[in-house]
Amino acid sequence: MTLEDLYRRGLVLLGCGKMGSAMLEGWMAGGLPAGSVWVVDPHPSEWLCSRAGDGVHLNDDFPENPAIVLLAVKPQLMEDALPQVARFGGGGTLFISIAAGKTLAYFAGRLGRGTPIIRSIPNTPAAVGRGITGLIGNGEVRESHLRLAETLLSSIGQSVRLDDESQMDAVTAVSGSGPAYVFYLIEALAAAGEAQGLPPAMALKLARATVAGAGHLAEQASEDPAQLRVNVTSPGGTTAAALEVLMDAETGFAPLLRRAVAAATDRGRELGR
Ligand SMILES: NC(=O)C1=CN([C@@H]2O[C@H](COP(=O)(O)OP(=O)(O)OC[C@H]3O[C@@H](n4cnc5c(N)ncnc54)[C@H](O)[C@@H]3O)[C@@H](O)[C@H]2O)C=CC1
Ligand SMILES: O=C(O)[C@@H]1CCC=N1
Repeated sequence: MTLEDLYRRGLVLLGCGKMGSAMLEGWMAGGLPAGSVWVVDPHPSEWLCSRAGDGVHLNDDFPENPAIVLLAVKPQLMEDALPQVARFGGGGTLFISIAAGKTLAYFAGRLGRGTPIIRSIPNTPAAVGRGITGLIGNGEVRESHLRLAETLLSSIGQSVRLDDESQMDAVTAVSGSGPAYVFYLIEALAAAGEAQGLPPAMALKLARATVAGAGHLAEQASEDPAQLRVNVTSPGGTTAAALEVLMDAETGFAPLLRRAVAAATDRGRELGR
């Protein structure tokens, strides 16, 4: 299956809220024709309605034999939503789920054993082409399916193939939910600046640019993040004073994030039940 097949046969999105829209926005910016996209969503956003004006089929009759169906509803609503596309199960159509927790076995049970299904977890920086998606396929998924999924995902960022489905809840907790932790870091850093007397707008500008700039440097630099941290830290200077607080073995960042990521991983497992 190739990109040309996708353009010709069509891509169906079951649900197109925050994450589905972030992906669709990236794909359309990358050249996916509006006329190749079918979206089912009972509560379309203004953005989605405007894409319908560009030619996206919104709550329209489905194409006869879509190349891909993307499952992008909340895990809790999957059971009710899935019957709308179940008839495409059985072989010819590749299903890609982005739902947290929902397992390959869950989908195979509802779409039929012969159905190629990829379970994936993207993240919202996909909207600006800077996402990362973890993915793994069931036994029906061929190398050509995975390559097509990766080609599609490459227009919204990077991707990683998992070794085993059991890694997916941890991937969800690190990169799927991760942008929210980083946005909260920006909020908290700005609030801390305000507490030291900075005007709110200036504190937010400093915090946002610092996190974005550090992220960009971490991606571009040949040094690892630990060395980049050392590069900022003058002995006996200001950074060392802050890191003494942040790197405390009991109350610092590392044990806090370990607990947060464990909570997210556990919740992913619960959503899968
Ligand atoms: N938001 C994020 O950062 C990420 C979300 N995900 C996964 O993506 C999925 C969607 O999450 P969000 O986009 O955040 O949620 P959302 O609530 O923004 O979007 C879900 C969409 O599904 C629609 N919907 C509800 N019932 C439907 C039905 N029966 N048929 C068709 N559409 C229906 C809703 O109207 C809504 O627009 C979830 O399964 C979540 O686990 C995965 C990775 C990251
Ligand atoms: O919060 C959630 O459950 C979804 C999955 C990863 C990001 N958002």
